[in-house]
Amino acid sequence: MTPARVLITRDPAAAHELAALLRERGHEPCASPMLEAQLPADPSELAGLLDQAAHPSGPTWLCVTSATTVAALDAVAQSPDWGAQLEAARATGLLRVAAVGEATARALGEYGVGLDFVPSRVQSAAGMVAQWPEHPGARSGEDSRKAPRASQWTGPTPLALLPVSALGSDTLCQGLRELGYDVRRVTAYEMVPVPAERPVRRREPEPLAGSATAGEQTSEEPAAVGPTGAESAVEELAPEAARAACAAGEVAAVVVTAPSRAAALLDGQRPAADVAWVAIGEPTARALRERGLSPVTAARPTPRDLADAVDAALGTARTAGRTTAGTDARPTTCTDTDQENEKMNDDEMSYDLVSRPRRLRTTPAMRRFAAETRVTPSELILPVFVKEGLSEPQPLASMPGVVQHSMDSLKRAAAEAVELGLSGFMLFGVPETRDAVGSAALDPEGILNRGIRAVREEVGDEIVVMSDLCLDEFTDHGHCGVLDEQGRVDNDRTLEIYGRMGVAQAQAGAHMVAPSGMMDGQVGVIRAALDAAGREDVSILAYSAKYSSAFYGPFREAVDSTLTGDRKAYQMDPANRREALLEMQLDLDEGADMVMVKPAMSYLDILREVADASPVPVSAYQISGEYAMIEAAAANGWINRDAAVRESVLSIKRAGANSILTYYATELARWFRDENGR
Ligand SMILES: NCc1[nH]cc(CCC(=O)O)c1CC(=O)O
Repeated sequence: MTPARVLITRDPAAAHELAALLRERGHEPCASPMLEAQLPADPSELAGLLDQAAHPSGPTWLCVTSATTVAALDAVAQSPDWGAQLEAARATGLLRVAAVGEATARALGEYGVGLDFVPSRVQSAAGMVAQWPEHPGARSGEDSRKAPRASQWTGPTPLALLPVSALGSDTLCQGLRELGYDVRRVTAYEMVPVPAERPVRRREPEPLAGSATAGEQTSEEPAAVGPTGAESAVEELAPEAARAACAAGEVAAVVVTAPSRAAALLDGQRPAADVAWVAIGEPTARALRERGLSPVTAARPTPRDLADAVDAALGTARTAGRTTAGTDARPTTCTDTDQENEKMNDDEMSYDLVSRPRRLRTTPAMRRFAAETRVTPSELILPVFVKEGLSEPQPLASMPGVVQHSMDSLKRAAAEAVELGLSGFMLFGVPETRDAVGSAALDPEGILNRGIRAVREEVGDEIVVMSDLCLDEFTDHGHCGVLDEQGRVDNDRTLEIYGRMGVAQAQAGAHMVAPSGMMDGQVGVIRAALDAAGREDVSILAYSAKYSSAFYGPFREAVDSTLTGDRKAYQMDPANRREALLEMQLDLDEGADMVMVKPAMSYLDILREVADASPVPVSAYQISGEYAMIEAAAANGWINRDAAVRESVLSIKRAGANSILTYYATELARWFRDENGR
């Protein structure tokens, strides 16, 4: 069999590693870069940026995203010593230098420039942002959540200098702005068809991640090592020869390494039908599809994955070529085995599937149409903390974006909840002083009762005002009930206090009280106390299946909890399922108007069972630890925050919740409103 000729749209030096692999697999590689880097017509701006880095007037980062950028800096530098000058600036502590990956770092190293940051996980613009070593704080008007460490930054606004390719994606620029930098972005070079008028430098390794490829490659590759022996040299095609080879079908396959190179190779001509196409990543694949081709996309932009994709594409091309009989211009030797393969492939291609569920997943509109579950603001309840003695809301370190409210900010939050159409507002009080029996819980002037009153005055009956009915925020030992002589939580003495607490909350204005202490008989005792006080109108949301969970951690900070030990003697064991149904039944028998499962995410199975069995509406509580996990992972760049927030709440609804308590309630309601407004 004659070896298949494979064209790589790269400089031969950069294509070296892939070429060697292709040769190993019996192919014959050739290379043509099609594009090369060209300096800007007016290099003074780039030279100025380099000067600014060498003489920083305040904290400054120089962020370099390709080895080509380093070559461009070298080309425009006023002094050959520019590397040493940057090093001198670094020594003052004002300048720091970041590189997107190892190859860029090496290129800087050749000029003697040391590095302060190279992302270790994903070597791309997004990877840099995700692991960026400092967060100076978002500037006013921007979402402070995106800069969780904002309060720790005190100095002047630091500067980030970004010499980038003309087509470079905005990811780094945007990301650094959100972290709080003043970003100065200057074009270092542009990619133009070979030969460039003002080449940065011939024979440079491929520009790398986040540079000329417009978001194409997602990871930096090691710089190619140039070939040494003649036998390993990669044949280079001039751009016109490469275009002609594609048009005439003189190559069996083409590996395209950037959308711009696809354009340079293909625009203005039709490639032969039997050429197989390989794309380095999705943007390049899209560029090829737009030109009527069906590329195989490499799993990752590495030489090995590209070589695998070439093999896959050649296999596909052979089959496709023969199935459209007569159009295959290439001579093929057809053995019996080949015919067998062909038959198998034919069968595969004509699977007669009656059901293709993917049909309902084709477009956003189709998916919206087919969605079984939706969440609306009227299903969301916002839990809020009000703390005695605060004049300003106070952020919570373990729940970025959530605060302990002052009385004023509490009222504003309540008004916002009304405006956004939430169904309820669940209040927790954080008192200044605590005692053994939680007296402040019964005091009409206690912080929780005052908060309820203030919120009721603000919102009237526009949303349901709910209050946490539990003693843990009010006792000096932090347990949900009072203790007996042996230090155990005394169920029945606690019930008596709960009854009075329910009445105090009803008199303060709560529409609904939510006993969360998991004392036996609590719903019945509270119902009786409310009725005896003439408050048959006040309803009870029972925390029926409340588990003893490690995920309450951040809540303890939110209520300044004093608890030592745990609540395993009253909250449910995470191992149990039947018990949840028993607790629900007892609460229903005692007069619960609604029941709740808590936490949500680790107990979606329980939620489903309770939802299936309950004759009354079911709530679920996405608790503090569930919130904190999403925030922490998102802050590290490990998950997409907004998508994770949506998915988490949607799953709770899907599992059967009629309403959801979540610290994301206002934010979600705002998203829904904006989306419906469109
Ligand atoms: N008053 C008890 C109570 N009510 C709500 C929560 C937890 C809420 C959360 O973690 O978000 C707790 C804490 C606990 O049981 O330890």
